[in-house]
Amino acid sequence: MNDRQKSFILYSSTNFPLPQGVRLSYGTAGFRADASILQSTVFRVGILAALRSLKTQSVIGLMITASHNKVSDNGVKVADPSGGMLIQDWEPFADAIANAATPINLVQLIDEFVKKENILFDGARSAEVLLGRDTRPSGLFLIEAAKQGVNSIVGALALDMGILTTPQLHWMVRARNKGMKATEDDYYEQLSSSFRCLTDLIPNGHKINEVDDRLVVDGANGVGAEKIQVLMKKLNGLLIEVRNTGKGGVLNEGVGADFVQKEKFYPQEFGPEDVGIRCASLDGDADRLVYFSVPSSDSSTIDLVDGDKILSLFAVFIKEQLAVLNTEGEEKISDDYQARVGVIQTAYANGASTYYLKQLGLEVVFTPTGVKYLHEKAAQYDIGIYFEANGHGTILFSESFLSWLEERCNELSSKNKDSEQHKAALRLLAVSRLINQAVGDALSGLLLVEAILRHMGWSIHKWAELYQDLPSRQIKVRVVDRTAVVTTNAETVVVKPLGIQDAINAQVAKYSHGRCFIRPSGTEDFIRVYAEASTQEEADSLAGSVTKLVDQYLGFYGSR
Ligand SMILES: CC(=O)N[C@H]1[C@@H](OP(=O)(O)O)O[C@H](CO)[C@@H](O)[C@@H]1O
Ligand SMILES: [Mg+2]
Repeated sequence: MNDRQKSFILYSSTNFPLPQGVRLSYGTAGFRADASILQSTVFRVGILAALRSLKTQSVIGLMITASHNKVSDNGVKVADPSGGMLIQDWEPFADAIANAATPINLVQLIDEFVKKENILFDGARSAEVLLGRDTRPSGLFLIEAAKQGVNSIVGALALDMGILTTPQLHWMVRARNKGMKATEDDYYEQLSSSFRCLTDLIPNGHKINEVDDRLVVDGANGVGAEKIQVLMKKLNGLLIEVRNTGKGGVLNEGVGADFVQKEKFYPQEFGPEDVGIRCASLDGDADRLVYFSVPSSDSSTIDLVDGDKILSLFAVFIKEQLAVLNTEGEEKISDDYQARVGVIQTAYANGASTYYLKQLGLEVVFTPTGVKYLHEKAAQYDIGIYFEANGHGTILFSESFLSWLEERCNELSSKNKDSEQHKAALRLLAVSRLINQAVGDALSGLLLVEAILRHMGWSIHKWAELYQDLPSRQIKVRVVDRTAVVTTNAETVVVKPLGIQDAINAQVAKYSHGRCFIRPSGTEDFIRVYAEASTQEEADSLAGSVTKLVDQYLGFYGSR
C-alpha cells in the first residue's frame, strides 16, 4: 500500500472510532450487535469487502442485517464472488480489524494483510462492492459507514442496491460474477419463469382443492413481506396472503420463522381461525423458511413443517425426477450419468428425518452447525441438498451435471418432446434455476415447495405425514466459559471437558431412541443441549439430566 492509500484509510477511519470496551467476532453469521455500536465495524468491513474484491478481481457483496434478531440489533456480513459466505480464511482478519483500537493500528493490520495476501494496488485493478440492507431503521446510517469504508480504498466502487433480502444480494453477486443478468427485476423474472415452467409440467389430474390452494405467509414484519408481494405479481395462479408486513408490527417480535420453529406456536395475526390452512413463515431477512398449520381451533400449538421436512420434500422430488430420467426404454439417453446426490444435515436434524432419508436410499452426511459448513459439503455433489432444521437451506447443482443435463434435454427434445424423460430433464433444469444457488432463500424455497406440492397433489398434511418427528427438547445453559466445551464428529461428541461424554452416554442409554448432544453456541453465550427420545416426557427428562451434567462439569449459572 502506498502512503496515499494509507493516509486515506487513516483519515476516513477517524470518523468511525471504536466504541470503548467493545469486542466483536465474525461468527457464524458475520458481526452482530446492538446497532448503536456497529458503525466502526461496518466501516471496517467495507474496507475488507473492497480488499476482497481487489484480491479476487470479482464483485463482492456486503449485507447489513441481523436476520431474526431484535430490531434494535444489526449486523454485517460479506458475500464472496460465488455468492456464498466470505471464505473462512479471511475471518481472522475480519476479527482483527474490527477490534483494532486506533486508526494507526487499523492501517498497520491492513498493510500487513495486503502484503501477506499479495493484494495489488496497481491502479489497473478496480474493486466493486454491492451493498444491501434489510428494513431495520439503523440500516440507513450503517450503509453510509459501509460506503465510506469501501470508498477509502482507492479505485473501489460501492453500489447501493437498497433494501433487499439477504439471499437477493447473494444472488446478485453470483449473477454479476457469472456475467448473467443481475438486477432485482432479473431475480424475480428468473424465479417466476422457472416456477411457471414447473407448474406447466404438472402431470394432468393432479389438482388440489380450494382449501389446500390457499397459502398465508407470515412476513416477520420484515423485508421478505414486501419482496414476496412483488414476486407474487409476476406469478399467475399463485395467490399468497401476506400477514405481518411491517405495518403496525415490530420486526421479529412474536413473528417470523425463528419464533415459529423455536416456540412451536403460531405467530401474531395467526390463530384458531386458520385451522387447516397452509401457512409459511419467513425470518427477518428472508433466508429461512418454515411451514406450519393450526391443527384445531382449541389447539395451543401448531403442526410445524421444519427445514428437515422441506429438505425431505425436495429430496423425494429430485429422486423421483432422476429415476424418470434414467428409465430404460425407447427414450433411453445415450450417455448415462449417475448423478451423485448428497443430503447434508446437522446434528439438530430430527432423527426421524435422517432415518426417512436413508430409507429412501439417499446418502446423508453431517456437518457442524452453520450454513457455511453445509453449503461447502453440498457443493461436493452433483446435487447437494442441505437444510438446517430451522429452515435455512437450498439445493446446489454442479456445473458438470447441469451441462450434461442441458445436453440430454436437447437430445430428448429432438427425439420426443412429450416423453416423460424429457419432462423430467426440464423439471430438474427449472429447479436449478428456481432454487437459489448462492445461499438459502425463503422466497425461492417457498416457490419450489409450492410447485412440488402441486406436482404431487399433496396438502400440507400429506406432506407433514412423510414421517413423524421424534419428540425433542432444546435447552440453553449458561456456564462460566462455554469455550471449555470442545466437540468432534459434527459436534455430536464432546472431547473436552474429559469424562462428560461418558456421563452423557450413560444417560442416553436409559432411553429408547435416545439421542443427546451438547455444543457451545456460535451466536450466543450458551451451551446448547439437544435431546430426542420416543416420548416428549423422555426427551424432556434426558435433556434435564444432561443439563445437570453441564452444570456439574462447567459451573452452574442457571439454564432456560
Ligand atoms: C440450533 C440453532 O438453531 N443454531 C443456529 C444458530 O447457531 P448457534 O451456533 O447454535 O448459535 O444460528 C446460526 C446462524 O443463524 C444458525 O446457522 C444455526 O442453525
Ligand atoms: Mg436470516
